[in-house]
This record gives sequence, structure tokens and C-alpha cells, in this order.
Amino acid sequence: MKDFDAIIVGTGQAGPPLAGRLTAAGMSVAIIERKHVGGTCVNTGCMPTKALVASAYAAHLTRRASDFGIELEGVPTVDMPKVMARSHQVTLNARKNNRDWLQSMEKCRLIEGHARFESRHVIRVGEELLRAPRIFLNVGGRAAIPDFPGVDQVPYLTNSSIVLLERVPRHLVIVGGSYIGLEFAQMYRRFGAEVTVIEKGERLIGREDHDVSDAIREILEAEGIQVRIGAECIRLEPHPDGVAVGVDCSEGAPTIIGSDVLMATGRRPNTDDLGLDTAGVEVDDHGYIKIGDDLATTAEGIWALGDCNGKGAFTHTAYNDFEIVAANLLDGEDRRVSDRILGYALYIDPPLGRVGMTEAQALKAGKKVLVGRRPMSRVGRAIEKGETQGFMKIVADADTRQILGAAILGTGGDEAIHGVLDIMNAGATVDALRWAVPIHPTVSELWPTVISEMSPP
Ligand SMILES: Cc1cc2nc3c(=O)[nH]c(=O)nc-3n(C[C@H](O)[C@H](O)[C@H](O)COP(=O)(O)OP(=O)(O)OC[C@H]3O[C@@H](n4cnc5c(N)ncnc54)[C@H](O)[C@@H]3O)c2cc1C
Ligand SMILES: NC(=O)c1ccc[n+]([C@@H]2O[C@H](COP(=O)([O-])OP(=O)(O)OC[C@H]3O[C@@H](n4cnc5c(N)ncnc54)[C@H](O)[C@@H]3O)[C@@H](O)[C@H]2O)c1
Repeated sequence: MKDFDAIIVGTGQAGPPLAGRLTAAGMSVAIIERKHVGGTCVNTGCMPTKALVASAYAAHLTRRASDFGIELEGVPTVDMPKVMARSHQVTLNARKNNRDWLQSMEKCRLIEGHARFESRHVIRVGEELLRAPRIFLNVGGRAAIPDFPGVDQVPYLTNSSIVLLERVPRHLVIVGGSYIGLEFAQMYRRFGAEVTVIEKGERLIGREDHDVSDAIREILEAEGIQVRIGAECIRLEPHPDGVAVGVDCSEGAPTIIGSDVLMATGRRPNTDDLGLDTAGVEVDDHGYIKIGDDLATTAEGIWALGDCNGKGAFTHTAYNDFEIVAANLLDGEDRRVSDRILGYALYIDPPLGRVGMTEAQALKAGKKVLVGRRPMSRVGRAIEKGETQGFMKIVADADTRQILGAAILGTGGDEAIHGVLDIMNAGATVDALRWAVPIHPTVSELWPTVISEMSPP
């Protein structure tokens, strides 16, 4: 048995920085990883996908070159092994930097292997037993594969395997029309694949407002992506040309023949093989670890951070979990998950930057709202860049004038949304943004105009 002051399971977005803070405070730390250091974001998530999105954008811009008065000789081609090598290198560099960082921490031991509770404060990794009074679970999640008829008879891709694919599929069928599905759909279309997105809901990216969903569908369809919504009873079977995907949709043919299928139907937490029962750590019906507002689990001395606690599904929410735990344990603060104002982005092109409530959520919460909206075709910056798809929108409380939420589906939207995110965190009203003097020419410079034109929906 080896004793430590703390054990961290998983090297995703919360584990390594927490190891940094704990060791800096003089604690001995064991951090355990069963696969690649850096977890999902670094190895099979944000980093490789955003590197691929960058290549896809380059391909798209090259095809549009003459719109900008640039004439290229010959037809631009996509060198997929090179595209993948570039993306993979981004991952390898980050993985190595994370590993080097952990190994440089005094009193931190990186242990490779699968961790499992032996008892509340003892964890087994292979033959080794480790004990600590504090245990932090940062085990993340993996692709959830629906139990479709025929799913075990055909090969399919997930986010983990598609980021290593060195060819352009002839026809990529993507099951799931949300973050993962839509980012890969546009990227592979731009690499030259025929792409069909199959979504069981009545619209793409169903958590967003209807106007956002509709505009995203329009953007994707304009690039030749086929969208099939209301897909019921999906079934898969081998076909001489790849995979036959049966869908009973409200529109379109009942069977789609794809060369490849990508499953993008959500994630499930890596909590089924941790021995949580042994430790008295409770999970909900979906396997997410139950936590309080301070990220403490139902077992004393055990915390759960990141995707595995079901309170966030993003790199920045996992990192914020680390910040909350470190501030509470080491700095005497009283920080809470419920204080977090959620922002996120969908990295299609143009991107969707989002913060706070949607208009539908605000109305459902019984708020009296004011809404301001402007198409990107009336934003100078977008016109100058030749990227006028999408719109920007803000929702405010009509009584208190607090900002409830905002969306920018448009060029630079992933960055520009931070103007609203920051001012919401500062607790200011919509009038603070109304009277700001933003820089010209930017997307953000339109907020004062949009706000001055707000009206009830
Ligand atoms: C394709 C894709 C794109 C994404 N893009 C974005 C994006 O652009 N922006 C964004 O904010 N988020 C994005 N995300 C989400 C983001 O990757 C996750 O929210 C984030 O990585 C969660 O981090 P985490 O720390 O909770 O866990 P993870 O990063 O999943 O890390 C958990 C680690 O724990 C290890 N582990 C699990 N069980 C054990 C065990 N028993 N023993 C030892 N080790 C174990 C795993 O191997 C893994 O390395 C994306 C996700 C995907 C799949
Ligand atoms: N830009 C980003 O920040 C980013 C990018 C990629 C992934 N992520 C994270 O990864 C997580 C997983 O993303 P995701 O897109 O896989 O999951 P998701 O939960 O966001 O969406 C899954 C989609 O699949 C659909 N679906 C579910 N079962 C289906 C079925 N049987 N047939 C057809 N459609 C079905 C759902 O209706 C939904 O639209 C997200 O929670 C997100 O936080 C974030």
C-alpha cells in the first residue's frame, strides 16, 4: 500500500491543473491515466477537431478564392494524410506538454493504468494499491452508442477513430445532429465527402432556439449536406458499397447507403468500471456522479470534476470545476458550480457563440423578455469579409434589464460572444453594453444598435 495526500483519477481538463495546485501546496499526489494523458479534449475532442476545422476552412476559402479576386491555377485538392498529420501533431504536442508538465511537478507521480476503488480511500491500479484521504475523479466520458438493430454487424466511426482517418469517405452518414455531428459534417463536406446527417429530433441542435437551428440547417444545406430530421427506428446493415442505414423519416428515402457511418449521439460517463459502489459514491440514472454545489460526492473526501458529474460537458466547465475545488480547498473560498454562467461555441463556419439562456428557456422560465436581433448581412465586418451568413441576437429581462442570454451565429461569433459573457459575469445590465463604445469594424460594435432596437418577441 502506498500513501499519498491526494489521488486524482484521470488526466483530462481538471486533473493536471489540480495536481499542480495540490503539489504546490506541498501535498504528495498520485495521478492515474488509463489511456492518453490530456484526455478527450487533447486526444479525440477539441484539439484535433478544431485543427481539422481549420484545414476545412482553408479548403473552403481556397474554393472561394475568386470571390475575393484571387485566381488560383488548377483545382485545389485535399491531401487527407497531410491534413490528419497536421491535426495529429497538434494532439501529440499537447499530449507531450501535459505529460512533461505532470512529470515536472515535485511530489507528483503519474501512474499509467486503470484505476478502480478497492474501498473508500484505496484505489487499485493493476497490482498496486494506493491510499489517500482525498480522491478526485476526473474520468470524463466516451461516445454513447445507441442500441440500433444491426449496430454490431457493421463498422462505424466515433470521435476517437474519425480523428485518425486518413481518407475522405465517399459518403459519410452521421447519426446525431448536434455539436459533434455538425462539426464533422461540415468539415468532411469541405474535404470532399458526400455527407448526410440523421437526427432523431425535429430539428438540428435542438437545445438552441428555432431561429438558430433553422439558420444552421440552411448554412449546412447550402454546402450540399443532406439533413434528415425526425429519424425514427434507425437500423444498420452491411451493403456492398458500405453500410445501409434504414431510417423512417418524415421526409426523404427510407434507406441511405453510406461508405462510412459516424456515431455522434452523445456521451456516457466513464463511471461504470470504477467500483464506485465500493466507495459509497452514488451516480444518477445516466451514470453521472452525484455532486453538491462544491463538487463533493456522496462519499466524504471524494470529489467529481468535469464531464463525469453531468454539470458541464465542455473543456472550460471541467477546468472551472478544478478552479472551484482548488479555491475552496486551498484558498478558503466558497465557490459554487451554480454561480457559473454557461457559454459555449459550436465550431461550424460561421461559428455559433452562445451564452446564458435561449429565448425559449427565458420564456419558459416565465420571464418578460426583450429581444434584439440583426442579420450578419447588416454587419459591416461580415460584409467586408464576405461572410454574411447568420445573425446575432440578445435576450434581456424587460423588468430588470439584466442580460439573460445571447447568440452570435456569424463570423467571429465564438470570440465576439465574450463581450456579452463578460458583462453578464460583471452583473451589469444591458444598458452597460448599450453605452459601450466598441471598436469599428467588428461584430461586437453592433450590440449598442441591437440593444437600442430590442422589443418584445
Ligand atoms: C469530438 C469532440 C469535440 C469537442 N470539442 C469541444 C470544444 O470545442 N470545446 C469544448 O469546450 N469542449 C469540447 N468537447 C468536450 C470536451 O472534450 C470535454 O468536455 C472535456 O474533455 C472533458 O474533460 P474531463 O476533464 O471531464 O474528462 P476527459 O478529458 O474525458 O478525461 C478523462 C480521462 O480520464 C481517463 N480515465 C477514465 N476512467 C479512468 C480510470 N478508471 N482509470 C484511469 N483513467 C481513467 C480517461 O482515459 C481520460 O483520459 C469535445 C468533445 C468531443 C468528443
Ligand atoms: N464545440 C464544442 O464545444 C463541442 C464540440 C463537440 C462536442 N462537444 C461536447 O461533446 C458532447 C457530445 O456531443 P454530441 O454531439 O455527441 O452529443 P449531444 O448530446 O449534444 O447530441 C446528440 C445528438 O444526437 C441525437 N440523437 C441521440 N440519439 C439518436 C438516435 N438514436 N438517432 C438519431 N439521433 C440521435 C440527439 O437528438 C442530439 O441531437 C456535447 O455534450 C458537447 O458538450 C462540444
